[in-house]
Amino acid sequence: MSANRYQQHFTVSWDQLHRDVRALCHQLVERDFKGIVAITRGGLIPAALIARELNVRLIDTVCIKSYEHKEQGGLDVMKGVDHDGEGWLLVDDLVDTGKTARKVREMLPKAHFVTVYAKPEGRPLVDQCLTEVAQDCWIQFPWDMGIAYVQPLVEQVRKGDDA
Ligand SMILES: O=P(O)(O)OC[C@H]1O[C@H](OP(=O)(O)OP(=O)(O)O)[C@H](O)[C@@H]1O
Ligand SMILES: O=c1[nH]c(=O)c2nc[nH]c2[nH]1
Ligand SMILES: [Mg+2]
Repeated sequence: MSANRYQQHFTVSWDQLHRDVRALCHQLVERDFKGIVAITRGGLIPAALIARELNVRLIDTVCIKSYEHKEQGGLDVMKGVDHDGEGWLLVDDLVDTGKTARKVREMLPKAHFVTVYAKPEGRPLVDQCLTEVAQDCWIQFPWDMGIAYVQPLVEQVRKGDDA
């Protein structure tokens, strides 16, 4: 699917991500999990933060790729797990079209599946999420960004006047 279906951006800072994951953990703290399965790569950092909050030490991965930046391609599953997910917490950063989630759900049908962010098409595939955003919104994660110089406003405006 093409990148131009995204009309808006939702930028998430490290602080925001940490606060959001902790808020998600408040909804999970009463449950007991055997371990966590992180869906790489996006699920790795949320999974590490959740593991710390819930005091979980056993962490496995499902390694799967769907996107090349904003372009969605075919699903490439590089590693699965040898159980059906019963008693396990399954974690990804987000669910968008739900293509990745659908595949991983087939692999671990009994896991409790959470994402930090969700878009409407994918939302029914996860058991819990923290924040829902519009389908046409691209979520910019902190690991995909860097700090860059920004021109003073007056210079940006003068340049606009010259044009
Ligand atoms: O609901 P979908 O439309 O399937 O999209 C969601 C998936 O896309 C991203 O992974 P990506 O394939 O970009 O790999 P990454 O986690 O390694 O960045 C994201 O981390 C989810 O796993
Ligand atoms: O960084 C990302 N932001 C998104 O909104 C998204 N949707 C699918 N894959 C994604 N990756
Ligand atoms: Mg991913």
